[in-house]
Amino acid sequence: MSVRLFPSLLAADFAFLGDAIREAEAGGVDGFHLDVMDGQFVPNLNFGPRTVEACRRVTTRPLEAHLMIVRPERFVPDFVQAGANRVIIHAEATPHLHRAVGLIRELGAQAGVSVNPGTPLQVLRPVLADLDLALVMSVNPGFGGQRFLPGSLERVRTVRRWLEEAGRGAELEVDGGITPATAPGMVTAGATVLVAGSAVFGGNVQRNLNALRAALDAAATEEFP
Ligand SMILES: O=C(CO)[C@H](O)[C@H](O)COP(=O)(O)O
Ligand SMILES: [Co+2]
Repeated sequence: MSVRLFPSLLAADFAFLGDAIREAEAGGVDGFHLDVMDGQFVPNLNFGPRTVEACRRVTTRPLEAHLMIVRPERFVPDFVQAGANRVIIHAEATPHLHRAVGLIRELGAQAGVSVNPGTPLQVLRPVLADLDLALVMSVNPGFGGQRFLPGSLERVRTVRRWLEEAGRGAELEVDGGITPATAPGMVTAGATVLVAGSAVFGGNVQRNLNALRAALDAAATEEFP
């Protein structure tokens, strides 16, 4: 199974972030997803670059910063400097999407662009050739623990088709409401990176990761008996 798991630390206990990271690492996760919120682009506030830098000190795994902030280009250098290997910005958050993607790559990080569930996917097309990752949100951003929106499956299929047509090896990520029940459908639709917060850090991390992997393995076996 080639899908990569990037747990979202949004659902971890912030008083013990280092422990949460080490526990997930022991469970074999591929990297960590760090949700940054500004109270404007989304109706919630969360951490900034200093927390990314603190996480960087306790893991060598890739870190991706999911910037749910308006005009993210203002803070891209801070997040790259803090140690984010990949910076994901929202297409809705800046009138200068192309420039912002270029900035991320110039600074030596991977560039990702995310789209909210209500945003036409077409906004991705002009920047698709420059992306390392496209993120299809499967909940409205701002909070963890929400229910996955089933319409996301068709959206993932569409972006997968565009990436194939463009001959791009970019990753296709889904974020929000990913559980053992919803993860297999997303992978079948074409996702290569899964973000899961509450389904990893809500309860026993090893057991949760095993359940996610078991669901993905079972689905893969059904597809290719
Ligand atoms: O970007 C996000 C919210 O805006 C989070 O990454 C996402 O919601 C993960 O949490 P969960 O798996 O609990 O849905
Ligand atoms: Co996120």
